[in-house]
Amino acid sequence: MLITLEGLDGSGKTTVWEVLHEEFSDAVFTREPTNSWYGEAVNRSIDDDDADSIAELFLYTADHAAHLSNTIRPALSDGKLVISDRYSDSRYAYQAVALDGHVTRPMEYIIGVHKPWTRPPDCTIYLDVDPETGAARSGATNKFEQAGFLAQVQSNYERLMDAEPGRFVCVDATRSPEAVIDSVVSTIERVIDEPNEQ
Ligand SMILES: Nc1ncnc2c1ncn2[C@@H]1O[C@H](COP(=O)(O)OP(=O)(O)OP(=O)(O)O)[C@@H](O)[C@H]1O
Ligand SMILES: Cc1cn([C@H]2C[C@H](O)[C@@H](COP(=O)(O)O)O2)c(=O)[nH]c1=O
Repeated sequence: MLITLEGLDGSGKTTVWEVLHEEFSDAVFTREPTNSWYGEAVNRSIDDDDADSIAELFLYTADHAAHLSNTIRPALSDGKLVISDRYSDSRYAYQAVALDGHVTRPMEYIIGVHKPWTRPPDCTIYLDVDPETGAARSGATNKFEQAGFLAQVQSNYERLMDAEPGRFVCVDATRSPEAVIDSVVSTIERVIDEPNEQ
């Protein structure tokens, strides 16, 4: 089973993901951008304010393809629970903003690029914070961590949740870290117990 954590920069995904290691010690923990050389290329692009948006989409997408073949599919074949800090929805939400004006209907375009070969998550936990909180918590250190940009990303995540309400679980991440972690842990326990209820 594949569970993904999504949300704006600063929503607390990494904080939760780290605690989940103790709660679900048999799971495979992974993230995008990955730690591979593909992920290093992505991180170079994140730090480049002048990076070409279409080139950046395909760097992220190449990293996702390698992530699937090297980590996700082998772990799922072994029957493992896989928990990923960011996954394909990050592309659908973030690069759809970055590609606005470059291609028509950018979110549909990006989903279309992934659809023939990706492996959709079984459940996606969305950590919900407002863009100002996300930007402030993240430190607003790169081009994505800006409240104006994150407001558009938030709208895209809301579109994705509206389109697939059965896959997403929205958690109020403006609460204390302990309260957020409790909600995420109980969501994962429920999804493991009742996989078809998602
Ligand atoms: N529920 C919370 N309340 C207040 N602060 C929090 C909460 N969760 C995390 N933080 C703090 O917010 C900052 C960002 O958290 P974290 O790195 O987990 O977010 P993230 O979603 O992984 O961000 P990014 O996508 O930018 O990597 C950290 O300083 C963390 O300690
Ligand atoms: C996977 C992915 C990420 N991003 C953005 C979101 C963040 O600003 C950075 C790096 O992610 P992190 O969780 O802060 O380490 O990249 C993106 O725009 N598109 C993606 O597919």
